[in-house]
Amino acid sequence: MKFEVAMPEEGHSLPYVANLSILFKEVPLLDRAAAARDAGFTDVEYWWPFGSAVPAREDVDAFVDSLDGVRLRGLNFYAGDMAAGERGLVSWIGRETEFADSLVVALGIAERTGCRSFNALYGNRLDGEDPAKQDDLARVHLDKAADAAARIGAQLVLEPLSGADRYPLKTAADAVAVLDDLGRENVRLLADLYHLAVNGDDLDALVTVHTPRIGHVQIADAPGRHQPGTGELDIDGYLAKLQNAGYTGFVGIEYVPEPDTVTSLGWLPKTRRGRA
Ligand SMILES: O=C(O)C(=O)CO
Repeated sequence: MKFEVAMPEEGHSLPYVANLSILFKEVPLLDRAAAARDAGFTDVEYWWPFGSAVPAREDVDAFVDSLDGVRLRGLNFYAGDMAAGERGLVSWIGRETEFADSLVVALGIAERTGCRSFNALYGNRLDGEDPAKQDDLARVHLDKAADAAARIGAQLVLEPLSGADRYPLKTAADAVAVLDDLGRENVRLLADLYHLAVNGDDLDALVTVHTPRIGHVQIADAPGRHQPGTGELDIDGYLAKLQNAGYTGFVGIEYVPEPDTVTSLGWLPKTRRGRA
């Protein structure tokens, strides 16, 4: 007699969140949430959506209003001039006021939207500054932001990045060393599979060693930073491994779409884009 053996289910069931600082750039920032909603997404995230640490009140209102019909799940603190290569103010000696200001603005947005995850980009190494002093400042900033986040039940995430030589967090271990030093339960690792793969990190080791420290995951294929299927990464495979290892959070879709966002989303059935 032959029995059917139940095979473990293929794939994963982690929920997705559309990163609207990189997707739907065909339309202005304030129209992107509506475009994402029309494409079936219910959850969104953004890099800092304003041109400075202290946006005008009307700009914050317009941003919050634009989120009609979707939930804001993640927001980067102000990271400086990203287009010019700046990658965060957490360790930037001399820009402490901007970091503090953006924290206040982000918490105000959290209050109005329910957003409970903030990406604190660490910042590049600075000419003429002692890296140890930058790390000391980062510890002070992260501690302060972690306290503020804890008061509303939110987390901070620390992200290793590729493509930025002067940015010191390149691997999961680099970020986890900062987390260990800080010892704060609500400061966690942002595992962007694209950045980690480009930096040569071992994604299997990421899953086996670091899953309990992960607060957020983002995806893009590598090389290229485009949609899944355009490169060599087994993105679905790693997401399944992360889920099997206990990760239950969101997966941020953070790739440069080719040739355009709607066409690029062919890999993701509409029924998997949103949550009931
Ligand atoms: O700068 C980048 O590439 C990021 O992912 C920022 O969050």
